[in-house]
Amino acid sequence: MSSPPRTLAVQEPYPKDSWFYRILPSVRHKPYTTVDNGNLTETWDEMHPDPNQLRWLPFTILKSSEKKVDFVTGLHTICGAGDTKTRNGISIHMFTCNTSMIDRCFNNSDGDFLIVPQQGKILVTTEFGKMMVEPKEICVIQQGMRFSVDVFGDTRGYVLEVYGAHFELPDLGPIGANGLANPRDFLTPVAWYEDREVANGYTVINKYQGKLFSSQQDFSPFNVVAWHGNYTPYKYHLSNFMVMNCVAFDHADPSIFTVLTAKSTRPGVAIADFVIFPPRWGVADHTFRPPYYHRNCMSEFMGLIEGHYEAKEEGFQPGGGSLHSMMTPHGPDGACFEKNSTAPLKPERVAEGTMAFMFESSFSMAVTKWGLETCQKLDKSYYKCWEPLRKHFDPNWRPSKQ
Ligand SMILES: O=C(O)Cc1cc(O)ccc1O
Ligand SMILES: [Fe+2]
Repeated sequence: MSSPPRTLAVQEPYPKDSWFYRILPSVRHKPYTTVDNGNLTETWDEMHPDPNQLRWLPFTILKSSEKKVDFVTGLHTICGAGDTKTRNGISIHMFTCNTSMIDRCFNNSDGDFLIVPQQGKILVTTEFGKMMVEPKEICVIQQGMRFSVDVFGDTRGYVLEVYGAHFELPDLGPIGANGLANPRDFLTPVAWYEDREVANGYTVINKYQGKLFSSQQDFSPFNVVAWHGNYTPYKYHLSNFMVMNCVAFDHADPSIFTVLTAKSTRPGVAIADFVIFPPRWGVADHTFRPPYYHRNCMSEFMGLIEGHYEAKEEGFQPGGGSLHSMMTPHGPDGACFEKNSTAPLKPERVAEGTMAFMFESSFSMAVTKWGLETCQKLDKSYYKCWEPLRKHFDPNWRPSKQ
């Protein structure tokens, strides 16, 4: 990684571009041919829409003795909306893999990947250099950038793909200059190259209009000797997030925890926000501190890197996921409600040893056949976690004198 860190990719205004000084141009390759898409899809009408609260148990990582799976063959689309051709949309994928990409790289012509490793670190070799990305770090590989992923065992993570926009830091508004994710903590690789001829053929996999294509060339694409520019991959450690929250009463919307946002053309409405729920202090008085019960105009996909999410201590597990769709009611489970309705409101550490996150989108997302059926991880009893909720309304209740 570069030292001192460079921060160009995440904060520089448009235009964004980079210049490569490379040993051979990328254009010297055999024609692209179609390859199997596996469980990667951009077809949003495979299934009937389902507005229910959905929750998935941890997604299976196949053992390499059963089947060798690398980052690309291990991509499974769970949900999404929009269109790569008209350049407006989002996909959410799980990746589960057990094998490094050997003489194979990937590039996404459709959009940007925000990659959230959950189990196992990944070594991402890009045309710009190398990045080791561990759980609780994230990296962004932008449209068109070639990369290859090495793994070190059973590996799992989440991918937020956006087409038509790039991720950027959210506007800080009245927060001012410092806070949330700070530009200095985004790290960009330094140039790394190999001048390697590959007699048996090097495979470049290209995702184009939602479909995978393969082309052969006889040299490594990681042949960039030097580069400059502001269109780069980058990584960020979530422990650097400067958490802001309510310090008096009431519950701040989770947008206060936005790490990165991909803005749409509608002011204030994101294609997708990447939001985290890091360890922090809970200090709000006269307040039910866990998330409120709500319906809202966004689709909320949540994942868990480690630990327990405060609104659901049980059931929502690391490596699993949940989707609360547009206007679908959701909130803390019965156990969380009971515990936090009576707990004394002293300052308390929240989410210690935990890192949950949300991909929140203004798109109404379709769930794929893989997500609803093939993965076999859908928790059909999820709705039961709210069944213990009882009414507590007492028209004679008065606040105690303070
Ligand atoms: O649904 C969720 O658990 C995410 C969430 C958290 C929160 O603190 C407030 C609103 C919200 O959607
Ligand atoms: Fe929510």
